[in-house]
Amino acid sequence: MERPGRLLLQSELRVRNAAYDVSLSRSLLIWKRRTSSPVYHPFRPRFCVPLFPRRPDPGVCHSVPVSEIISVREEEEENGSRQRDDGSWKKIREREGKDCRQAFTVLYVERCRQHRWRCAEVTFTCSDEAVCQHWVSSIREQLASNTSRPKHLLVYINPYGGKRQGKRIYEQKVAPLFTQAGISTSVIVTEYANHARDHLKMEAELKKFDGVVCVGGDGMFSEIIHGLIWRTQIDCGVDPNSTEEALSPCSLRIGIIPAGSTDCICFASVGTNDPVTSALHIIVGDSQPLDVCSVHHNNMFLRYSVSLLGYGFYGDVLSDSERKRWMGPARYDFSGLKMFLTHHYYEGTVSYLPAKGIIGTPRDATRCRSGCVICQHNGQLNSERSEKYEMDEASDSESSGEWRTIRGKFLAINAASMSCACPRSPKGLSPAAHLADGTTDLILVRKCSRFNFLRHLLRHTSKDDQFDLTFIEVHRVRRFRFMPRHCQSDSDLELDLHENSKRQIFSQICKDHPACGCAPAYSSWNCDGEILTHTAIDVRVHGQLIKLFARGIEELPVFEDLSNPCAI
Ligand SMILES: CCCCCCCCCCCCC/C=C/[C@@H](O)[C@H](COP(=O)(O)O)NC(=O)CCCCCCCCCCCCCCC
Ligand SMILES: Nc1ncnc2c1ncn2[C@@H]1O[C@H](COP(=O)(O)OP(=O)(O)O)[C@@H](O)[C@H]1O
Ligand SMILES: [Ca+2]
Repeated sequence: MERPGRLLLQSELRVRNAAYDVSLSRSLLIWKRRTSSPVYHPFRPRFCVPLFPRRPDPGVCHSVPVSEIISVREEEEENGSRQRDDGSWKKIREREGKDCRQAFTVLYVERCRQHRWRCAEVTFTCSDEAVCQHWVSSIREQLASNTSRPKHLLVYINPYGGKRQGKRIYEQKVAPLFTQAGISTSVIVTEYANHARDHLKMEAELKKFDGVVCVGGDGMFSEIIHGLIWRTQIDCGVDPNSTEEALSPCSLRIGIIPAGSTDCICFASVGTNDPVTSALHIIVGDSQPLDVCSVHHNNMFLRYSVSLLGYGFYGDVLSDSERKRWMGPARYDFSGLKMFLTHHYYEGTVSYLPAKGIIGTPRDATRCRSGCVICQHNGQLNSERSEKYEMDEASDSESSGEWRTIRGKFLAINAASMSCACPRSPKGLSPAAHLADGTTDLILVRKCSRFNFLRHLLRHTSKDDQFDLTFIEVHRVRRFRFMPRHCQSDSDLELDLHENSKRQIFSQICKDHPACGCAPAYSSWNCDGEILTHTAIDVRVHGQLIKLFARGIEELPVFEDLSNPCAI
């Protein structure tokens, strides 16, 4: 609970022609109507921040955390009317009384429905120019003393992702907010796939920036983290391809402006896919650590993943949908339906190291939310573990007996390092997964009937538990391996040659008869929306390797009298 603290400034100012007591402390800006006694609004959450977008209500006490003030703007007087910094004319003087000489406008974060944030503003008028100046400089001083706010950002826009609106979204919705907040930007509109990754790896002068902004989908975000993680390792003298060395965490935060097809990384870390909300989280300098999985094949580095690593169903959906990019985001629904009807299963062996000593399980009712204590606790545990990393590597070996192995036929093998919530599935693939607990949830969907698989899929969109089915297993792990059956041994390989040729003939015949049940031997891995080139993989979680300009999904406000600073 935040209290106003020691007052830095207190004045009587006017808002829309009504007198207000306005006070500023290090933590809060409060404006309380003078003429009537303060009205406690029962539907105002903490800090009286309005729940729904509305114009400031002069009858109610308002307060805004200083950390959520975007900027303060002086209104200039000219010929009896006032002019805004942006040049638009407004007859504030006439409206607010002839004795008003100066005004200033505070832009701040206002919370709306479904975790959306908006930029709201309130204009205060003062009778004395010096008072007005004092207010503006005091608020600016408070904002400047906040060192977590970015001042210079490197922005990458994928003009090709989602509905191809990335450039328009950035220019119309995001850039004006950055300008208002006094953030300078260096913008790169990508010209080809991996442009952003390679620029970050080789060219970008990272010292000049306080963060990187990614305008695009999960695939574009993946490019950014590949560039940033690689560059960080090189700068810190760590071999980025090594399976033995602990990776160095990236210091630059990444902001995601959603402009892709799924945008699950943004949705699962902010609670909504809204460019303005994301821009505001960047401006206020939020920070949310994120786990990253590294994927290797035979000790050769393949890729990183932060959301979904999916073999079988989600791998097949992705491979099929890439050929239908022209359909936009709807390609996933089309390919999803097609792959559901095709109903392929795949044989293989999954081995995993259960996450030990951590709090939380994939079947918990609790969710990863802003300030998550489970992420804090397990994150601490992980950093202690990584200090004695070499010992852990030894205990990671099969000889320690901690590894568990499952052989079988699977419709899907999914590893969700975060909930993977997205508009298609607002609770996600693993609703209780954590953004920064150093683990991933390994979900095994064994071969079952189409009807049962549909039951499982439908539960991603309802309140029912998608894991409460006999053919589903879920384990919280910090490392796992997968080996498709046909890679298992030489004798298997011989058998495989024979079987594969048979299957290839069948798959030719059966391309148009997906219901006949003859399955290909291999699927591919969907790694945050990119196809992996190998099927046999070794995956390990690197706890809190990167940081986002986000704060996790905020709990819905608690209506608590005591937490209302206006009631004090
Ligand atoms: C019957 C309805 C079932 C709905 C089930 C929805 C489950 C959705 C879980 C989505 C998890 C998403 C994980 C994130 C993956 C992204 O990294 C990645 C890349 O994102 P980007 O394009 O922004 O770069 N996106 C994806 O791989 C897309 C996965 C989308 C899967 C959609 C599956 C739809 C299934 C429809 C089945 C229909 C059966 C209907 C039978 C009558
Ligand atoms: N200028 C570009 N032209 C073509 N592809 C690009 C460009 N910039 C990025 N990409 C690639 O586009 C792919 C999809 O990007 P993404 O932003 O995730 O959109 P979507 O969510 O629609 O898949 C990614 O693999 C990324 O590497
Ligand atoms: Ca995690």
